[in-house]
Amino acid sequence: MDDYTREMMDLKTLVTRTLEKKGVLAKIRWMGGETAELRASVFEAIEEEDRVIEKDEGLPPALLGSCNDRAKQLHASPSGRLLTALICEYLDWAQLNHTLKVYLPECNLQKDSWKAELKEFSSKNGYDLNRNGDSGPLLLDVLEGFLKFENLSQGRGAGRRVPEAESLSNVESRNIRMRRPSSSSVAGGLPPLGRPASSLSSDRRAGSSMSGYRKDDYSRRYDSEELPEDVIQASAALENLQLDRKARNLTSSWRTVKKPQVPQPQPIINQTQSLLLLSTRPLCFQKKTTDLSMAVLLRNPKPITRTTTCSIKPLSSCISRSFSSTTLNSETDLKVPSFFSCISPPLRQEPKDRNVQWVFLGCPGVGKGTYASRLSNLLGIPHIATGDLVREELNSSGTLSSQLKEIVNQGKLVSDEIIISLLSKRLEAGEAKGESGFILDGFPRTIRQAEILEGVTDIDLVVNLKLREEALLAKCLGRRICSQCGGNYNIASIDIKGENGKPGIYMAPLPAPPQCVPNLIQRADDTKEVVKERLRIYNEMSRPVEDFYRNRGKLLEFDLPGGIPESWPKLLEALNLDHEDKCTAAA
Ligand SMILES: Nc1ncnc2c1ncn2[C@@H]1O[C@H](COP(=O)(O)OP(=O)(O)O)[C@@H](O)[C@H]1O
Repeated sequence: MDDYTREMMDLKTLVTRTLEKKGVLAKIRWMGGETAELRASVFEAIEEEDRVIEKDEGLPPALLGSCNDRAKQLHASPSGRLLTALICEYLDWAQLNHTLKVYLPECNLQKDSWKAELKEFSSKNGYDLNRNGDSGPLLLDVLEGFLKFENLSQGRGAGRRVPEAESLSNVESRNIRMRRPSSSSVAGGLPPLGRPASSLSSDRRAGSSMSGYRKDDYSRRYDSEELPEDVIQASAALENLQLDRKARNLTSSWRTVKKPQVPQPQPIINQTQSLLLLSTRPLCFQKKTTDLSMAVLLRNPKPITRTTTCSIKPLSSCISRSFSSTTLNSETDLKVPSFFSCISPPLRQEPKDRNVQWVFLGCPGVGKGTYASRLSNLLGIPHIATGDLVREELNSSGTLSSQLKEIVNQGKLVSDEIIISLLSKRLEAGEAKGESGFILDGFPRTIRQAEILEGVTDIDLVVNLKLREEALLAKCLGRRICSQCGGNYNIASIDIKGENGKPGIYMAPLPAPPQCVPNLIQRADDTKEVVKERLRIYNEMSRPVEDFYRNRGKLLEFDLPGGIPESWPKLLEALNLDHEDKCTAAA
């Protein structure tokens, strides 16, 4: 029985046991056919088990609630959590209780965590949580605020009308237009938004009436010149989401809305705000440049003056600064980096104005180093391998050395702090020598590292090298390095037969030249046990990085067809490097 089947069986047993314990199973059998109740009860039971299981490390992870990688990634960001909370608040408001019950466990969220999230958001933005009276969901306010802004910006757009499709789907905009004259009863539009106060439970009022700032006279004020406070707040909230999405390079229809002329922002805002405002903040939000805006969604908003923006700083310092804590000795003391603090126009140069910025991903032993260094020679761009940086540090007499040795020799990942620090130092040294562009190998290896990198510069392309797992182990075990020249060789002869539709693969050994033979050494982490651990960690920590770039349309998948003679020309082809390059480089 595989792990998945075993976990599912455990899950079923637990759910059945809990339902039986609560008498729900008997009730359902007796009633017959109450499927909604069954579903709700099942999820309630799972939630309950999750709470118990959180404390029980012996139980299988499937019982801790599941959540796909994309949602997990979203929940890791403040705007993602806020979005989820807004959805929960809407479901709660609309009394879609079953949906909410399904949604929470599927997102792996505690029952009331969304209320806390909204409470925090509201208190930071000065919303009144305890307002009574008719109210719609906060999500609707945000949407309406945005539509109002959009309408204004169209009006200001020097006669250019933004096409419907750029901002909202036709259906949505039709609905909105129909709804605008009155927020309560327009035939064909959305149903009335207000809810009779009598239907509000006291719990509901206390828990989620933060959306009460949506006023009934919204439509009356809609056409007035002055923007109402609530609209500014809702718009700012939405803009925060938009900026966060933008910073994470997600596509969004509203990003294409033409921006009005942007005057200089007010001086009271922090650096991050100012940098983003300079490039993206639309005119109507200039009215509200105080604490309500982006701070809530930024991870480390440090109040500093605008004169200290790092637009002239090099990438190296931006990467290290984007990591707020650089205390190398404290592995446990990871702080969240202010990803955005160094975004500035010079770092975001167009690819045509600078050398390529590529990343090589792939399992241990796949050949990232081999192909990245060949391309580096071919294109005259530095090959930066964080594994090499770690090994250099490990072999030095520095204070980190013994700490690193222990981590690396167990096949574990070095902390983000240490890696960022080593990488920044390397980039700094390169910049001092006039280097430009890079081929990164072994970085980023975690989603967090990918986010940090994305926060400071644009990656043009990510090459994901792939090879069958059997070959990976053999390649790591056969790897030899010349301790004098650093050359990489391999004594393994790999010949794996094709099976189940997978092609066979043959990789000839890569012998060292005679002068290197006496100096050949094996990496201490290239033992069977450690390689297996490195592969496990790759699958757990680095595989999601592939998705990270896949979702951004930057991932080039490359299945190695064999050894260097077969793979190198094919890789060049995949990279659109012409034949002349292939011949020169293959030599
Ligand atoms: N980006 C990174 N993040 C964390 N640890 C890293 C990173 N890059 C390298 N390391 C550490 O250095 C070791 C060797 O890296 P590397 O030579 O790239 O190995 P591999 O052959 O496993 O790809 C890794 O096992 C890990 O401990």
